Amino acid sequence: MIGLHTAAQVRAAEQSVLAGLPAGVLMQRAATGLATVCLGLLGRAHGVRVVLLVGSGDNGGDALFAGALLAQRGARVTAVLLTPDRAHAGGLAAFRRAGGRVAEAADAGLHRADLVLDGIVGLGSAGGLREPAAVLVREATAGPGLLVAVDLPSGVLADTGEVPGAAFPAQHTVTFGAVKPGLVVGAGRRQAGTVHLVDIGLGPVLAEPAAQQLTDADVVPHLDAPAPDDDKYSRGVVGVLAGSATYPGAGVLCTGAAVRTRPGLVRYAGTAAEGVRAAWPEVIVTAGRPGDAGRVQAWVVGPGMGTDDDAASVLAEVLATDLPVVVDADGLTLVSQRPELVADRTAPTVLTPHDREFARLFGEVGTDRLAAARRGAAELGCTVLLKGDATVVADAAGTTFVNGTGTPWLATAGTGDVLAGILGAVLATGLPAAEAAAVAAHVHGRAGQLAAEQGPLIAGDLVRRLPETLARLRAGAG
Ligand SMILES: NC(=O)C1=CN([C@@H]2O[C@H](COP(=O)(O)OP(=O)(O)OC[C@H]3O[C@@H](n4cnc5c(N)ncnc54)[C@H](OP(=O)(O)O)[C@@H]3O)[C@@H](O)[C@H]2O)[C@@H](O)CC1
Ligand SMILES: Nc1ncnc2c1ncn2[C@@H]1O[C@H](COP(=O)(O)OP(=O)(O)O)[C@@H](O)[C@H]1O
Ligand SMILES: [K+]
Repeated sequence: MIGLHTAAQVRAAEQSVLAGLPAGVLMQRAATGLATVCLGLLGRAHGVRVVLLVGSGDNGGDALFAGALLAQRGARVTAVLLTPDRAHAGGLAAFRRAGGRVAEAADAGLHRADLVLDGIVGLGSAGGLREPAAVLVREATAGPGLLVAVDLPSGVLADTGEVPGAAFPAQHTVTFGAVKPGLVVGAGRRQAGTVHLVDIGLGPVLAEPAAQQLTDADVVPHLDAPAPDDDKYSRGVVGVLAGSATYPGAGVLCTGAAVRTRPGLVRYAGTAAEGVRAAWPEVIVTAGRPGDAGRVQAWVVGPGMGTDDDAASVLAEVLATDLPVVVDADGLTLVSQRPELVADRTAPTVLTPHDREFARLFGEVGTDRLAAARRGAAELGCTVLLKGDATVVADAAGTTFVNGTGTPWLATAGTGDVLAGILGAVLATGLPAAEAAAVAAHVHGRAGQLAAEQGPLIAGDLVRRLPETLARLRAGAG
């Protein structure tokens, strides 16, 4: 599990650790870790051209100390000080002692740098980058250098991933003490590149993380193989209410995903019965109502089912049960017309909107996706899985996950139906809803990555590659 900690949490931990340490120790740890990552990325130091963009705070101090270490190893390091009179004094002294050069932006050689270190601003970020920082970032971006951000890409807000204006488009971010949510969610994720976490010893004093990201190892226990005493009912039966006579595809994909995730027993009810039966003879299919399907431990309702009166009554029927329910797609449109169907429930409900569906339910997502998911979950007392390139899951108690798997190739029709099926299967095991949603998003993303290895993927590829995805996860090969 990767804990995601806010700026305030990191600062509080820093204060607590600093109380027992000589001044500057944490910054030394940060700078050493930063220089080590840079050396690893460059492969060598001698003769390498490095440009530091140095702001007025400790973020700039980290860059200067790391620049000093690189200079000691033979790199040709130049620092551009955004506010020369306020640059970190200790860092600047160390940098000069190591042979570092201070220059105006025009003379810094950004056009031929091998590496640009962004130490403009980190945790202290407020708003989009101001001038002259913004123009410097544009010049760095136009040059050939590898773009490495110190702690956070400047211009990214640590807690939310909001990018209110200009920002440093890092290829790598070396972050200190804890991963900040802004590096893995929203627009910030796209600015951060590969994130490297440097341990500076905050671990023991960090508060409970504001949000979490699952790893492969975290999901594997929930994808366990059957035990000798298992039977087809014992591992959770999922019921799928998806697709329609006109649109059987969503029913086929959603049901297929469920049966490929946990093939104990899957039941289907709906007007796509014929198509589902033909595609998945393993599934118990009825063309009738949910009540005709037989007993299940969780329902998935909505993909491709339409929004007519029949669909609305099917939705109302399952939401009136005391079973966990995943509501997706057309089901969400119907819930936006009758939110009380969810608000009045006591059993777990997971809503799985993309941004437009979210807007119909709760108003615009906005730039703070963590806050949006939490707001929706609190409003209806449910779990919200807000889809995107970094899917966010939040429940009404505020438990929050940010998904770390996936690929933009998933932006194709029907992949959401597959996610709903995977989620239904995981939820039927009795796992708490937010955790089930986070596990499902992780597995879905891994299936997407696997399918994308062989070119453009379509939703059916995800279903086809699910067994291999699960096998790889279990084998620890991710
Ligand atoms: N906490 C820890 O555990 C550790 C923290 N460490 C490091 O300290 C960093 C935090 O340092 P920090 O608090 O000095 O703030 P920092 O990010 O340098 O920014 C402050 C300056 O930025 C400026 N500025 C703000 N917004 C701006 C904008 N939009 N556009 C342009 N400029 C803007 C603002 O300028 P001003 O508004 O004052 O003119 C202010 O002076 C942290 O990220 C990590 O790298 C590590 O060394 C060790 C462990
Ligand atoms: N750019 C992207 N990067 C990563 N994943 C994406 C991207 N765009 C969409 N996805 C994922 O693809 C799926 C699309 O779901 P959805 O919009 O409901 O599709 P559909 O309704 O056609 O099935 C979601 O799991 C979402 O997180
Ligand atoms: K930075």
